[in-house]
Amino acid sequence: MKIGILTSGGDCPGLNAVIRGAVLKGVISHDTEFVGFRWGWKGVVEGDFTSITRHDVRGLSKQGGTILGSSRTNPFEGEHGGPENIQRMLDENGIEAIIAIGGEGTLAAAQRLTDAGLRIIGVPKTIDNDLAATDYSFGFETAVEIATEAIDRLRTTAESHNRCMVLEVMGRHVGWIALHSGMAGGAHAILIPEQPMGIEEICHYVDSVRERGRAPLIVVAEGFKLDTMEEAHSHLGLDAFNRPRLGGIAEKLAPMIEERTGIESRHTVLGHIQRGGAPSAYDRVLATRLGMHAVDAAYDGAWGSMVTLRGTDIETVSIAEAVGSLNRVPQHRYDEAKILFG
Ligand SMILES: Nc1ncnc2c1ncn2[C@@H]1O[C@H](COP(=O)(O)OP(=O)(O)O)[C@@H](O)[C@H]1O
Ligand SMILES: O=P(O)(O)OC[C@H]1O[C@](O)(COP(=O)(O)O)[C@@H](O)[C@@H]1O
Ligand SMILES: [Mg+2]
Repeated sequence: MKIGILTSGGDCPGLNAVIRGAVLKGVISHDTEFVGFRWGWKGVVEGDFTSITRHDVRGLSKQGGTILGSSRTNPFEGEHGGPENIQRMLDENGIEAIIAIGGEGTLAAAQRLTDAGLRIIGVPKTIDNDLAATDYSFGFETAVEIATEAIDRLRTTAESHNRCMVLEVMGRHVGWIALHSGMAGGAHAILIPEQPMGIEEICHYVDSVRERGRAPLIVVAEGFKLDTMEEAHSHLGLDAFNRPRLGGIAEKLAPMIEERTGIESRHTVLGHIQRGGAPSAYDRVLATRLGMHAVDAAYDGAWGSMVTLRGTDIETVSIAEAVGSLNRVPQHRYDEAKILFG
């Protein structure tokens, strides 16, 4: 079989490990031939691909980013987009299946293309951990490690100056990175998109920390809304998919806290540092296994399915199930963390 691989959406540590896992499994067990589409769905629409051999994936599991490049191209748009054009391009080049590595957007596109008859297997990718139907996705654990290290570092400088620190982490719709890094780093409040909060409550936690003689540290996900806000804070325009580019909520909160509590406050936006660099060992293993199982799913003809982590096993679910809803932080997980606030 000749399989085309693509990586699409925001990049994520572990994408290359998936590619390596898929290629090694395919070459060793099935004599598969691989090509890689450049820049996500863009390469599919434009017929822009290159062969990937076993030699090409040597040492790739520890390499951040994606050797194939990524984009937020919609495969249904443009002169050469849409299922008929794509199928024609695949037939002309003898490509029998696609492994699409992406988040909920990429997989929604994969789902629509599968419905139109294309042979696609999905692999879940997200540092946000917002995909349903998988316990975790690779990239998330690495991002949490990076955010936790940032918290540890911010705490020492905060204590030296008796300041309040507000750290902004990624998380467009869900607050998993904030929740896990905040718990790991002992944050005094964790603010997430699922749980709008008033500035008074935030300042109450800050005050109580200061009363104990400590320097308050708050972790906020970029998608967090104060209870007075209708939409998440955005002043950076739109992304390629016409969604507001988030970021800046920490910069907004720090002066509000300073004004109300009198504590000198600073903000830090961790940004794309969370997405760059080498994946953790856990993420390398998870990504490698997902890649290997995606190839098996292709040989099983399980078109329209996504490989997924269930407990410690890799299984398959329908992509439809994966994109049907978001994996939000449940109330009981937030309540559990909230005991430690202040
Ligand atoms: N329902 C959809 N139909 C077709 N294409 C979609 C759909 N949803 C998202 N996409 C495409 O997939 C791209 C990747 O989605 P995005 O949410 O940016 O990344 P991720 O795959 O990481 O979630 C989007 O920019 C868009 O072009
Ligand atoms: O700066 P970019 O590439 O537009 O991406 C920012 C977004 O990408 C993410 O890191 C991941 O989002 P996706 O999985 O949808 O690509 C979000 O947390 C963040 O809002
Ligand atoms: Mg997305």
